Amino acid sequence: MVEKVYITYNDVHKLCQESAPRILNEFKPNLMIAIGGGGYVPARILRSFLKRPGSPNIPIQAIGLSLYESLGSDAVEEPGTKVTRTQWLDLSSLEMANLIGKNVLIVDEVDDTRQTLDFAVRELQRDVEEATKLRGREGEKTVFSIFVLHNKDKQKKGKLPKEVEEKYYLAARTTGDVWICYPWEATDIDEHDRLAQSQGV
Ligand SMILES: O=P(O)(O)OC[C@H]1O[C@H](OP(=O)(O)OP(=O)(O)O)[C@H](O)[C@@H]1O
Ligand SMILES: Nc1nc2[nH]cnc2c(=O)[nH]1
Repeated sequence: MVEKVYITYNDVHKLCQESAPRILNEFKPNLMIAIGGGGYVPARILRSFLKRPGSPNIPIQAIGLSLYESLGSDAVEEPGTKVTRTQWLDLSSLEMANLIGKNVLIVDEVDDTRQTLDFAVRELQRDVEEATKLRGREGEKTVFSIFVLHNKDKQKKGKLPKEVEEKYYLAARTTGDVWICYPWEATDIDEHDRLAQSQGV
C-alpha cells in the first residue's frame, strides 16, 4: 500500500510563509491563479505573505481542473487519463484581458504526475496569447510562474515549458512518491492531526 503523509493546516501555513520571500523576489506576481480545489487554501494563505505595505492585495482568480478520482475506499485516488476543465476564465471578459502583461503565479498544492500543471500552463499561455493578439497588445509579455506545496520526485507524465521549469517553478518541499493527505480533505480533523503528529515529521 502507498505510504500516506499527513499535512496539517499549520504545516501548509508555514510552507507558504517560508516560500513567500522567494516568490516575491523571483516571480514578482501581480496576480494568482489557484487551481481548485487544492490550490485555493495555499493561494489565500500566500496572499497574506505577499502583501506589501502600500500595495493592494494580489488578486486570486480560480480555475478548476480534474484528473484524479477516488476508486477505492482508503481515500487514495487514482489518476485518470485526461485533465478536464471544470472551471475556466471567461475568454471574452476582463478576466482574460487582466492577465495580459502580468506576472501570473499559478498555485496548486501538489505536483504529482505533472499532467495538471502541464495542462494549466499550456492552456493559459495559449488563451492569453490569443487575447493579446485580439487586443493588439503584442508588446506586453505575460510571464507564468508556479508554486506548489509539494513536488513528488518521480517520473513525470506532464512537461512544463522549459523556461517555466528552469526559472519560474517553486515547490516548498520535494517528497518521495507518497500519498499526501491534506487537512481540507479530512473528515475528522482531530484524527488527521493526531496521525500527523504520530508521524513525527
Ligand atoms: O500532478 P498531477 O498528477 O496532475 O496531480 C496534481 C493534481 O491532482 C489534484 O487534483 P484533483 O484532480 O484530485 O482535483 P482536486 O484538487 O479538486 O482534488 C491536485 O489538486 C492537483 O491539481
Ligand atoms: N491529496 C492528494 N491529492 C493528490 N493528487 C495527486 N497526488 C496527490 C496526493 O498525493 N495527495
